[in-house]
Amino acid sequence: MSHFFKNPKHLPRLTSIFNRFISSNLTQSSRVVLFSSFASDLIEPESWKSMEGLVRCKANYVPLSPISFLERSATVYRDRTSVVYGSLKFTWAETHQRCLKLASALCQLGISRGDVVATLAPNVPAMYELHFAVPMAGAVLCALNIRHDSNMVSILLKHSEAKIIFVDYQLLDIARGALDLLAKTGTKTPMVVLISESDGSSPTGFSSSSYEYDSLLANGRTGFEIRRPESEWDPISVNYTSGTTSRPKGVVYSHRGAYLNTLATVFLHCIGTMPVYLWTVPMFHCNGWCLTWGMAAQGGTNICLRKVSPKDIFDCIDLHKVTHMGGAPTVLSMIVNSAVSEQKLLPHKVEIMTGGSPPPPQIFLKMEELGFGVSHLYGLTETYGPGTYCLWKPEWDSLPLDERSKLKSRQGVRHLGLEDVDIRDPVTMESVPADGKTIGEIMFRGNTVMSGYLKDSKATEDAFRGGWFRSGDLAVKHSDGYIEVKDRAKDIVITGGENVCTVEVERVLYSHPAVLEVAVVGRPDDIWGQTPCAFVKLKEGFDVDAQDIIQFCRNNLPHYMAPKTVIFEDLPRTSTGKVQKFILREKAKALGSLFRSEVQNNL
Ligand SMILES: Nc1ncnc2c1ncn2[C@@H]1O[C@H](COP(=O)(O)OP(=O)(O)OP(=O)(O)O)[C@@H](O)[C@H]1O
Repeated sequence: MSHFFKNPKHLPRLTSIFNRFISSNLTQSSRVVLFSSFASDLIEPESWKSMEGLVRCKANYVPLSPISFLERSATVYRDRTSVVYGSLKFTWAETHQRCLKLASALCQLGISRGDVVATLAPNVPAMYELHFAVPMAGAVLCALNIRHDSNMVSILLKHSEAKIIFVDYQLLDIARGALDLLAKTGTKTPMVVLISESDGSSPTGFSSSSYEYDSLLANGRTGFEIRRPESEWDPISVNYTSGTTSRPKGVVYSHRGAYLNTLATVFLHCIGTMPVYLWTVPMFHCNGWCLTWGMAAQGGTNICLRKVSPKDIFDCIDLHKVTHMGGAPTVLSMIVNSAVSEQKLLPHKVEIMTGGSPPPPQIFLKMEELGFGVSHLYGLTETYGPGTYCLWKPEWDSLPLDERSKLKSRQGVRHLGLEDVDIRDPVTMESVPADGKTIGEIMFRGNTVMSGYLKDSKATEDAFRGGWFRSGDLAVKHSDGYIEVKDRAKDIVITGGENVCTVEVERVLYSHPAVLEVAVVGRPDDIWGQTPCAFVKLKEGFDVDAQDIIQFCRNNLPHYMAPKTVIFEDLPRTSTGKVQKFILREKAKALGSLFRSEVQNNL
């Protein structure tokens, strides 16, 4: 950094950036962290200057941004269908024009560079367009989870300081509640833009000061000059984590990271040109695992779907000739267990990408039997969604079915966009041996790792301690370099000093013919510290008792790993399909010590 400060030519820019940070309302430590990163971004590398005749200029250096995918699609794929929603259809040329108009309308509403624009909407066309229009206006997209209640929405709006919120008409009540709460705390409320249903079934207005999406867009200009990122490190979006283990954290993505992760995801999902993509992954989850931008990169057709049901999935596949889709393991489980799937085999192969929580190995086989090609990925909001994937080797095709499923349930290897993924001891930072046994923490390094947590420099520092991004997930490394997740550090159960990886117990339970869904947590115990407690949802028509489940585990696992308590009930899940284990832990805690209750029962 020192030569940067010594070079007088950098001074004006440096001063302007410094002033921007001083006048910002960030905390002192956040200013320092952000200022150093911005300043270091401006350092011109000296190494290339040792070769005569080289110059970095506009002709050969443009900040990477997914905006360019849309601009290219508008010419390369201009007349091809970009978006389909019921009877509504657009071409890529139209989508480009609409996004330009929307971006200009945002600027007319007073949106400045770096302002946050929030959304509360399902996978409707407006959500897709906002993924381009907001960054084209120089702003930062904050797509909120649509399952949040008013209270959480108000917290996230306050934290992100969103200036505008785009609200789907079906979520108006949630938004109204959130704005009322904000107003009560004296916080300036964001402007509201209402997204009505495309068939014209108009909702009731929000308030006299709100806008309507299509009228707003109609007022925009197609000649709008895009506010391109000044640096490729400029933020493009802030995505709140699912809140599976704690309060949601605001993860900031850069234009550069989004560009690179989009291309890496397109590669790992083997998405060729002009795919037909069915939107079963929420666009609010890691910007649809970066494939909102990815479909523009490949000139794909986005089939928008307001709600995901097996019937809609099969109907869309038939009608639109879907080639690719994605979904958390719960979506896969919903597909294979639906009555529809019993009658339906796919008319053609559909590639589906799954991730977001550990998939039970059996699910891969069942999906393949239906005609899907399944790829398995792993990542976090902090890694722009996909970070690793189980790269499939052709020599594995001839292996017995259960071995193939076991191989596929591994989280695999890093994708092209990452520099490194390793399993390391979180204390010594040493890499664990590739023996398939030694557990360490999954750590990431590279250009597709978040810029930081918004307004939480302490959490950012902790996450990057030791020069790696620490995932909080525990895993082993196999001899072929593939990683396998064993548990989240927060979820592991320690019984009598032995670690029980709950994912392993769940995998065994998923092979029980009566089990539809399962989650294992620790129940407090006076003697053992904790004992495994399984929450089980049975398949319809099955009737087994706790003892069956326990015995099944004892037959297939070391006895200390077998659950000692089994509770039959539905599992609480986040909107991204993850089981909310903290809720189950509370329930298990409320049961009290197993040892003590056994003693009392025997009295
Ligand atoms: N293929 C996979 N196999 C196992 N676990 C996975 C897989 N993909 C994702 N996960 C789990 O999902 C986590 C990432 O989830 P996400 O970033 O959506 O939010 P969250 O971690 O659930 O929320 P919070 O951090 O607020 O608790 C990973 O850390 C990992 O535990």
